[in-house]
Order: sequence, then structure tokens, then C-alpha cells
Amino acid sequence: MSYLALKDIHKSYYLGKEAFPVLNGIDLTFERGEFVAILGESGGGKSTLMNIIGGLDRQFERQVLLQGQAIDHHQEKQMDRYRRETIGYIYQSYNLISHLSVLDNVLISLDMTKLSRSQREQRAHELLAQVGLSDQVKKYPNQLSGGQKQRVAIARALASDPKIIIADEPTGALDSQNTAEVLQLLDQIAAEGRLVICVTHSQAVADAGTRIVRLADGKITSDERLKSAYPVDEQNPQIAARKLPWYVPLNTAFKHLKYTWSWNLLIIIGTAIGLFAVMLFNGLGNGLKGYINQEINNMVNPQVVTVARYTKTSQTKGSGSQSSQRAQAQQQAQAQQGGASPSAAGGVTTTAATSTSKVKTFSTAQIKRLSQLNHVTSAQGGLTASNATIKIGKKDYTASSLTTWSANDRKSTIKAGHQAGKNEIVLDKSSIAKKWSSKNWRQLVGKKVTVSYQTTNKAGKTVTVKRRLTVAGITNSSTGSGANAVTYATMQSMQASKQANTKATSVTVKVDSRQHNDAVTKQINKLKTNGKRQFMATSIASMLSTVNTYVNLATTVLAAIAGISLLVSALMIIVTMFMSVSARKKEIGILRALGESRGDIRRLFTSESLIIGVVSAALATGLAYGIGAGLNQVLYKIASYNLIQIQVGNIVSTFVIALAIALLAAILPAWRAARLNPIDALAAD
Ligand SMILES: Nc1ncnc2c1ncn2[C@@H]1O[C@H](COP(=O)(O)OP(=O)(O)OP(=O)(O)O)[C@@H](O)[C@H]1O
Repeated sequence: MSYLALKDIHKSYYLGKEAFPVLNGIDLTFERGEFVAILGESGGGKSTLMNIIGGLDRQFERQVLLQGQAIDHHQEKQMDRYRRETIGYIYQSYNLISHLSVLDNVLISLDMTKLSRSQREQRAHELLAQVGLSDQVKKYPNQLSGGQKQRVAIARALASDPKIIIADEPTGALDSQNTAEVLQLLDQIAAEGRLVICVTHSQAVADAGTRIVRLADGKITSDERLKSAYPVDEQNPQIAARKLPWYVPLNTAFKHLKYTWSWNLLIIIGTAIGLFAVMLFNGLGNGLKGYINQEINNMVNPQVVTVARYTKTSQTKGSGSQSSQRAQAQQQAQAQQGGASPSAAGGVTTTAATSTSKVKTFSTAQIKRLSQLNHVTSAQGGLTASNATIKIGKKDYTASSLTTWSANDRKSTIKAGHQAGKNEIVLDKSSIAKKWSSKNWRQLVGKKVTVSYQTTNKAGKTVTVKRRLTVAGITNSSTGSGANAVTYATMQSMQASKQANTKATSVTVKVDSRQHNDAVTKQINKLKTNGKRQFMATSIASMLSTVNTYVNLATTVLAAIAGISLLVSALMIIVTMFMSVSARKKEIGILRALGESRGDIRRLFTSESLIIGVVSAALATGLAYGIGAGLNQVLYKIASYNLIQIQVGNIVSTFVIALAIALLAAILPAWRAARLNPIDALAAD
């Protein structure tokens, strides 16, 4: 049984439907230890025959047998394995991979063996020493002479310890001295017990072998044995082969990107800019939310629910949206029973006179009921008057509202002085204190002022409540609530002096923790007496969540707009990958000839795209942090807050987006690369 046998091989090329026969029934047998020269004229079919023997060409008729076993050339995976385990190629034009060093060119074949990493490196060094290139291992192919390149190609062909070496015009591009050296190496390879099949035009080259097969017009015209084949040591075990591990294409892709970094840098920068913009807008969204929350929390206690009595007005108008309910609660809280002028207070629109007249008060029992609810720590009544006049010295100042200080009001809003005590008042900084003196507004603290407002007494008569109060402090509250405030007791005593209502028109309910605000608000709104709803509650927490929703919406829209640029990035990666596939056709052919599968080629290009994605995301993260920090410095001067806050989640999502784009962009080019016919790919310029 011959080591390799060709049985009546026929091969035709087709141009349209017209067949051009190239091989017309080739019957040949080969043994290990032979150095066979296939000699023939140009166009005689030598390369075609070598591609069939080498497992690259699968479109032929009849059989190739290896050790008596027919190779099923219809099975792609079996052919990949056959090339990987049995065949080593040497080409006229060397076909080295230009972006890999001499050592890596040899290692790329050794990666498909089961040798350990150190054994692979040791073998690569040994083979390069065997071909006389020990001192050239770090060089790249373009730094070598033709003869040196061919010797690297020989070392690579031997790397995976194949038993058949196919050399297609190996000396065609070499001078006589290099030709002699290469022929000597091929002879040595045959002497090691391998089968060397060498295609040549040259009689001199053919004479260096052990046998000459002449091919003309697709037929064997002679088969001449020059000397007997070298003896084969059957005991010598072959290095075991394996499929290419997944990380090798990743590694090769990385080396290619490193070799061509300047080419890829622009794409990386382009992609990074898009990712950076998305990241920055998300960071701005985080910052804005944080800033708004902080500001509101500084002004208003988030653990507070404001309660008003539920009225018919709120039934007709307020059963709708949350915001309209909130507005009504505030209106009711700020209007005073008995007809305090129903004008706007704290940015709330005026209510109709009828609704004002219907504003109900809280009984002590009702306040107690509220204070006993689950998660409620206290419930405190409050009164509000609209359009109060504050007389300081001889000058009158208008306070849009005068309220009672509640748990809702933050001590941090007091910018000078302290909280109001009995017969004291805190006044608003911008609308009163600064108007009194823009520079020395703090000096208002301790001064006596006269506060007056109109209301209706219990008999229905309009009366003017007037009281001399001491200024305890100055508040700065942009929400309006608590801007001008006295204690509940002071307000009650003022009201009582003119027989006006002293019962609470609003109640401030303190909740044990912020998380329970919503639950308490819902609970209060559900309370009923005789089947009738009693209260209407609103909490700042629900307002905060609405604000956060708006900020999220705005930043998502901005990030999405920025994200459009990522489409351009994806297109850039697709174009680059397609160009890379076109430019690297030969490399694809070489890798396939070495035994890499279509999947390995697909992984190579996908890895390259993914690396571009990861590097872009890393660059975008760096840019976002750098530029974000710069912007924060500028914005801090305005808001005293770091408005760009990039979080871990933003970084993770940026990497996910980048990888998704890179993966999508790689699909088509990688598929195209994997589908390339290895023979056509090898023939590429
Ligand atoms: N892909 C192809 N499509 C059509 N015809 C082809 C193709 N490849 C080769 N041929 C033709 O097949 C014939 C044999 O080509 P082949 O390359 O095998 O010859 P060769 O003996 O190796 O020639 P050379 O020594 O010049 O390399 C030639 O006539 C060539 O034009």
C-alpha cells in the first residue's frame, strides 16, 4: 500500500458551461522518503495537481488515497484536518504573513499542534536554526532577502511535522546559490522520511530529487526514478495536531492591529468620539439628577407629606392628574378659611373664590388620626395667609404669603439668624430682606416689624390682622414655602385676636423614612369617614421622581442623538474590515492552506473588530473622564456641584455598546473572508 495514491484524477475548469480539461486521468503513487519533481511546461496542470494533493482543491473527479484511505474531498472539515496534519506548503512567492515576525510566521503553524507553549517556541527556534536563520527571528518578512524568506517558508512548512511537503516552484525566484541551498534542505526533508513533491520547470531542480514525473497536457508522460527513496523510521512519532484554539485568531488580530496601528487609529478615534458623547450626556444626566435632588432636599424635607382637606373642588378638578392634585393641595394649604386673599403663592395659580370659600379645616381628632398612621412620626397643623404687608420702619413690603413654619421647612434655608419663636418671624431674603438693604440685609435680624393681612372673621366680616413681631432670621427658599413664616402658635394667636379661624388648613406629616413617603401619601388619600374621602396628600418625593423622569428623558434623548454618530462609526468599521479582507486575501489563503478552518478566519476578523471596539470604548472612557473633569471645574463655579458624574454603569454600557457595534460591523466582512476560496485567495496579488 502506497503512502499517497492518485487514482485517475480528472479536473476541468469551467468558463460558463464550457469545460476546459486540465488533468485527464492522473494515476500516481508516492512513498515517504521520496523527493519527487513534477516537471512540465507552463499551463500543463502542475499547480492544479498540487492543489488537489494538498487538499485545497475539492472540485475534481476520482480519488486521492492516504495510506489506502480515500480522502473525502467533499467534507470541508476533513480537508481542513488533512491540511493541518499531513501537508506542508512551500510556494514560489514565499507567502509569508507580512505583519508577523519570522518567529510568529513559524509559530502560526505550530499553534495547531498539541505541543506546549514552550515546546512550540523551542521547535520554532530549532527549525529556524535548521534553515540557518537563528539570528533573524525577530525580523519581519520585508526585512529579509528572497532566499531567507524561502527558508522561513520551509521552516513553517515543517513546523507541524507534516509527512507531505508540497513545494510549488520553490526556487523559481531564487539565484543559483539560494536554489542550491533550498534544494539541499528539501533533500534533507525527504531524508527525514517525508514525502517531498516539488513542482518545477527546471530540469536542474528536477535532477536534485529521487524521482521525476513529467506532466504534459494533463497526462503523465514519464515517471523516472533517479535513486531509491530514503528509508523511513516508522517508530518516529508524529507531533499530534489540534484545532486552532480560539485565542490564537485574537492574538493574530492583535498583532495585525499593532502592525497597522496608524491605519486603525482614525477609526478608533472616530468611534471613541461617538461613545464619549453618549457617555458624557449620561454623566451629565446623573449629575443633573444629583444636583436637583440635592437642591430640593436642601430646601424641603423629603420625609414630609403635605396634607390638605379634600373638597368637592378637588373631586371635580383633582381626580385627574397627579400634578393637578398637587397644585390643589398647595392652594388649599395656602388659602385660609374665611377669605384671606386667594392670590398666587409660591408659584401656585389663584383659585376661584368659590373653591377658597370651601376650604375646610382640620379638627384636632383628624390631626391625631394622621399622626397615628403607619410610618408617621408626627403630624403638625399649619395656617397660611396671602398677601401680607410687612412694615419695616416706614416702608411697606409685600409678602405673597405668610405661613407657619413646619417640618417641611429646612433649617438650612435660614441664611441669617434662627428659626422663629413666639412672636417672631423669619423673612424671605430676596423679596423682603434684600429689598430692605441689598448689602446689609443680615442686619434685619432682631428688628421689629409690623405684619398685617386681611382675613374674614367667624361672623363673615373682613378684618385686618396686625401684629408687631421680631425678625428672628432670614430665609432663602426658592420654593416659596416657609419664606415668610411664624410659628403655628403665633399665627393662631394673631388669628384669634380678630376672631378669625385658628384651626389648621394644612397638616405637615413627617414620615419615618424617605422610602415610605409614597406609601404614606397613598394611605392618607385613601382615608375615609362615612365613606367620604377626607384628605389630599402630596409629597416632595413624588415630585422628585417626576423631575428625575424628565431629566432621564432629556439625557436619554441627548445620548440617543449622540448615539447616531455611532452608526457612522459602525459603517467605518465595516468599510475598514472589508478593505482589510481585500488587502489580506493572500493571508487568508495561507492560513487556510496551513489548516485553519472557515471559523478560524471568521474569528480572526471578528476579533479584530472587537479589539477596535474595546480600544475605542477605553479611549472614550478616558476622554469622558478627562473632559468631564475639565467641564466639572468650569461648571462647579456656577453650581458648586460636579455636574458630570460618570458611573460604573455608564462605563459598562459604553463597552457593551462598543462591542455590539463592533460585532455587528464584523459580521459581513468576516463572513466574506471565511467564504473565500483558498486557491483564489492564494492567487491574490
Ligand atoms: N481558476 C482557473 N480558472 C480557469 N482556468 C484555470 C484556472 N486555474 C488554472 N487554469 C488553467 O489551467 C491550466 C493549468 O494551470 P496550472 O496553474 O495548473 O498550470 P501549471 O502547470 O502550474 O503552470 P505554471 O507552471 O505556469 O504555473 C492553465 O491553462 C490555466 O490557464
